[in-house]
Amino acid sequence: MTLSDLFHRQPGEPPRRPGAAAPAEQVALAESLLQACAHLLTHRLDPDESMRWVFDALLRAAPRVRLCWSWVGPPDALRIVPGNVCGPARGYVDGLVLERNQVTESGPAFSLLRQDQLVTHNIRADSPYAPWRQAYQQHGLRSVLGLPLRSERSGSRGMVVMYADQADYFDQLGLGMFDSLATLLGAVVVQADQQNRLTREAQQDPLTGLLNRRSLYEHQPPRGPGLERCASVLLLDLDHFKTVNDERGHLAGDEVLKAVARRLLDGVRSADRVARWGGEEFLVWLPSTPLEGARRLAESLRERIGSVPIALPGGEVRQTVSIGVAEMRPDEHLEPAVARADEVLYEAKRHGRNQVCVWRPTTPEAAASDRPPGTALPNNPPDDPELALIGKQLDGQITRWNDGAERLFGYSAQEVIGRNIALLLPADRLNEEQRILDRLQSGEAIDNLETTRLHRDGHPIAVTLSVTPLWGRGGTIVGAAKTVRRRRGTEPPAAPSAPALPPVDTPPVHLAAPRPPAAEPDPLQPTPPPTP
Ligand SMILES: Nc1nc2c(ncn2[C@@H]2O[C@H](COP(=O)(O)OP(=O)(O)OP(=O)(O)O)[C@@H](O)[C@H]2O)c(=O)[nH]1
Repeated sequence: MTLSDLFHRQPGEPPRRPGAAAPAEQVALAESLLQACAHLLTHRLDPDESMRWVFDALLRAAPRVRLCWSWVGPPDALRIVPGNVCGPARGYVDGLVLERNQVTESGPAFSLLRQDQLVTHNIRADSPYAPWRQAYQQHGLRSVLGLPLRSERSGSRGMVVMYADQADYFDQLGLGMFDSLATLLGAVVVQADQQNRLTREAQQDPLTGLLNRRSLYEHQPPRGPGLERCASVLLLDLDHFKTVNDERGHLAGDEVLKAVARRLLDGVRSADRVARWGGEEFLVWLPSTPLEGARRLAESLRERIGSVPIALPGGEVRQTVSIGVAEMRPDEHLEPAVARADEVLYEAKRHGRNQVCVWRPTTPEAAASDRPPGTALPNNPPDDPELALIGKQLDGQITRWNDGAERLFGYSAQEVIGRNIALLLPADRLNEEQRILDRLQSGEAIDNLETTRLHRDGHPIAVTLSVTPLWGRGGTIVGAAKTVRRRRGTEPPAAPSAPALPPVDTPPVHLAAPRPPAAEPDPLQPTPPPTP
């Protein structure tokens, strides 16, 4: 095939008469468009970027082309607004909106929507351009080429329209290359459709249509000193939702989740973001919202969801929610704020559900250091010679001393990743402590639970733990355990493993030994804290 064939071949037609344009211009245009195509193949540009890339290549190689624009939309569109406008005569389409009417129907844009064939017109002579002839001439436009684009998959139609400052320019250059270009750009449109659909699917929860967890993480705005100062998060969990599933069936449960999602969307501002966080958990991210405003909104959402029953085919359901509220610090991202909201959500559940709990630092020290409550727990070996000796044996590897396994629940999961935690077992609560440790194990929240029991006079007095929560994004360890249990079967992100404890005199007791699956009632519900 010769270069001339390339330009003048029309599918299904014999080769056309070669145009009058200089071969050098044809070569330059062919090279430029081929390079643009190669770029599209090797770079993941979005459709608009792809169009503009091709237009730039075309305008560089063919200076007589003064203007290009494109449009993609439904075949029955009532208006066409030129997009991706490029070229020195772009002023011609500034603010141009083509409404479908008797005059525009016969114009080039709407005729391209009707037919699937490339069109060329000489503006001076051809009648469809009569209404616009003067404007065209003001911008030095003499001929036009319209390329139809079609996305078979979605049924979208589209067009690329180019204008040159010379009559018959495109005919003279030859139409074969432009026909191939139309095919290529049509493929770009198809790809764009597919990409948009995949992006939508990847960002949305299919049941509720809300954002999913990943897309919320991806779309959080940049944080840091001097940027967005006050933002807050609400973590919502439906109360006793299992009962709805058990008594009304899973489909009814799904309808309740959808209704709650709608009520959440109706109750927030357009700048707020609502995501389905997990099974029956939702996250609302509130930009520019300090803690008190977030608490008020949480109360109104709780009211909006719980006060009006949800109508279902088999009879209505009243669904309440518990909500944890936390403010994001200026320099922090979503994750730690969600962990704090999760901590207080757990409190809201413990205190009877259908309520809002707000995370605030619990001690003056914690408030002063602006750290989560767990970090205010004892950090030094107690004043006991034997325990001090243990601490010495362990050569400072114990990073936290706790006065009981129950206190572990106060830690955020992130805090204990890679930590060695020593638990001091109160003699009167040995069994209770053991039970709590068993629960943590059976909830699969903790990896690498190496425990070493320390005895005095034949009685255990302390357990050292090397703890690595599996689910770094959970809030408290219990929250993490609950999350992991819900998602059992999914692969949680790997957490860094904790350094092993050095051996001590007494034989290690591995609580991680195989155990039967957790039995009902919920093995992860912690017992109430010890009475002082
Ligand atoms: N129908 C339906 N149920 C779901 C979906 N995702 C999670 N669930 C259910 O949500 C329920 C969550 O139960 P639990 O974690 O025990 O919590 P709960 O019953 O709401 O109790 P509290 O949170 O303690 O008030 C389980 O029955 C899950 O099967 C879903 O997409 N559709």
